Parts: sequence; structure tokens; C-alpha cells
Amino acid sequence: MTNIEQHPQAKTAGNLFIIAAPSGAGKSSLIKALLARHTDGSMQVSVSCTTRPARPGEEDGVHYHFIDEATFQAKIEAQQFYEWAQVFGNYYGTSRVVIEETLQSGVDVFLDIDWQGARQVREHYPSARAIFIVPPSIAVLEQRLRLRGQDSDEVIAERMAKAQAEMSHYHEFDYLLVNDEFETCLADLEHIVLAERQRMALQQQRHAATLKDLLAKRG
Ligand SMILES: Nc1nc2c(ncn2[C@@H]2O[C@H](COP(=O)(O)OP(=O)(O)O)[C@@H](O)[C@H]2O)c(=O)[nH]1
Ligand SMILES: Nc1ncnc2c1ncn2[C@@H]1O[C@H](COP(=O)(O)OP(=O)(O)O)[C@@H](O)[C@H]1O
Repeated sequence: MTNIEQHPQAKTAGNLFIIAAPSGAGKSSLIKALLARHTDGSMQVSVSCTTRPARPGEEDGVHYHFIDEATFQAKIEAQQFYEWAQVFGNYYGTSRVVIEETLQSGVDVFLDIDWQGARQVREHYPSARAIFIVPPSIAVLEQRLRLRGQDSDEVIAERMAKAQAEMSHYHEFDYLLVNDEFETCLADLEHIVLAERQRMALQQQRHAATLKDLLAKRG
């Protein structure tokens, strides 16, 4: 019998995973593919708010909640963000209530956020696991941004100029993955997520068991 079966009354909270990478390294594609492999409702990606204009094909409420700067500022004032940051001149933020409710319901949540947001989340939520994804080379990163075909030359140049600075934060993360061959990187990501999920479930069950023993000893 596993620890989990011995203490079914202890509800296991979901786990928080942070995925960060320089623009174009493949984090959105990897998260999407991972979720497509786990359609049992146990994993969810957080939909951020942003002031960035939607790209062709992006849907409001699916890829982002596209809002204007005044609305974003009002949400900051009302402390509605779990974290927020300015990236490439636009604001991006994660809804506090959605994260808290989803984790409480036992669902794992994936945050596709930058290093500044990752830092804020880890301060509030130390058990979050942070994974940093890098491309095999800077040349490949630029090629991916161009092949994605969604950003102007100017936007691509800005993202390339900031890629090195972003990658310099890799050491603040628990895991580093190189997204060279997509399926290999996806398999590595899945292994990390499933292993962490198991480890954190056992940890939560141990805490519940310890608490139960303590309460029993007190009579
Ligand atoms: N801090 C923070 N960063 C975010 C959030 N949502 C997206 N980002 C980051 O903002 C950066 C730009 O995102 P985006 O404009 O979608 O470009 P893409 O990464 O090239 O697809 C990426 O590093 C995202 O991970 C958020 O809610 N908070
Ligand atoms: N391992 C890979 N090999 C080749 N192309 C990739 C790989 N991973 C992602 N891509 C492509 O690179 C582009 C950028 O990926 P995307 O997921 O949008 O990056 P990010 O979310 O990090 O900005 C997309 O066109 C995607 O299909």
C-alpha cells in the first residue's frame, strides 16, 4: 500500500511549474504538447493578461487575455496579479485567483513567464519548480523566430538583443533543458514534471501522516 492510499483524506494540492525561456526557444510549443499528452484534466496552463497586441491567429482568453494599459494598471493596484513584469515594452501578469483556485483543486499549473516573474513566484511559493529552456544556439533561436513568421524584423531584432541577458538567469532555475530535437526535449520535460509530481505528492502525504500522528498522540 502506498502512502497516498493510506491517507486518502489528505487532499493533494496541485503543483506549480514555471517554464521560462528566451522568446522563440519553444516553451509555448512544449507546454502545449505536454498538455496534449495529459488530457485527464490534471494539468493546466495559466492564461496571462498582457498589453501586447494579439498576433494573427491568437485568441483572446486562449493565448492571453488582451487588455489595455489602464486596465492592467488597475489590476496591479487591486493586487489581482500573482506576479507581473514588463517584457519587451509590454506588461504581462498572472491572475492570482486563478492560480490559487486551480492549485487548490489539485490541478498542476504551468506558468509560461519570464525570469522576473519566475523570481517573484518563487519568493511567494518556494515549492514551485522552475524549468529554463534554451535553444541549441543563438543562430537556431533567430531561425525559429523567423520561421514562426509572426513578428516583424524589428520585433525579432529586439528579442534577439535581449536573449543573452535573459539566458544569463538560467542558474536561478531548478532544471535546464536544451530544446534541440523537439520530441527529446518534450520527453525530458515530461519526465521532470512526472517525477516532481510524485515527489511532491509523497511529501504532502508524509506531512499529513506526521500531523495525524501528532494529533493522535495528543489524544
Ligand atoms: N512575468 C511574466 N511574463 C510573461 C507572462 N506571460 C508571458 N510572459 C513572458 O513574456 C515574454 C514574451 O511573451 P510573448 O510576447 O508571448 O512572446 P513569445 O515568448 O515569443 O511567444 C515571454 O518570455 C513570456 O514567457 C506573465 O504573465 N508574466
Ligand atoms: N525543437 C524544435 N525544433 C524546431 N522548431 C521548434 C522547436 N521547438 C519549437 N520550434 C518552433 O520554434 C518556433 C518558436 O516556438 P514557440 O513555442 O513559439 O517559442 P516561445 O514560446 O519560447 O517563444 C515555433 O515556430 C515552433 O514551432
